Amino acid sequence: MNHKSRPLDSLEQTILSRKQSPSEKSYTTQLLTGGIEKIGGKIIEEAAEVVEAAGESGEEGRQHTICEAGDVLYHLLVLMAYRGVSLAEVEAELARRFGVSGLEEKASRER
Ligand SMILES: N=c1c2ncn([C@@H]3O[C@H](COP(=O)(O)OP(=O)(O)OP(=O)(O)O)[C@@H](O)[C@H]3O)c2ncn1[C@@H]1O[C@H](COP(=O)(O)O)[C@@H](O)[C@H]1O
Repeated sequence: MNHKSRPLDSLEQTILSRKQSPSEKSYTTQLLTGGIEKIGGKIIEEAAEVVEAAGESGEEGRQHTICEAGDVLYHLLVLMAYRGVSLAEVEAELARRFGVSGLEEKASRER
């Protein structure tokens, strides 16, 4: 697959290959070895960093937000791979929500 057209798919494949064939020199392998505690800790840390970056002003803050959002997405994909959840399954869940207002969905849960 062309990594330029679907980078998230390529990244998912790379992470899955690390899961199948762990490598000593791989950060992904380190995360997977650390399990939910290690991966989850990084997601929480990166989530705080992207929120902080989004509050920074100007183009520099915007670029910083792009970098931190990339970190969040990468670590989330590692957590998903750890739990055996595919990107396609999450995309299907998002597709299922198309056309359903977030507020309506919340209200239906509270009924
Ligand atoms: N996209 C990423 C990616 N984004 C972020 N990171 C790493 O995520 C970490 C971000 O955390 P921090 O900024 O807190 O850095 P840190 O202080 O070094 O991290 P800690 O010591 O706190 O764990 C850094 O080490 C980044 O290198 C990533 N590491 C890997 N990838 C992709 O995964 C592929 C495989 O990587 P390896 O598994 O390492 O071979 C790479 O080729 C990339 O495509």
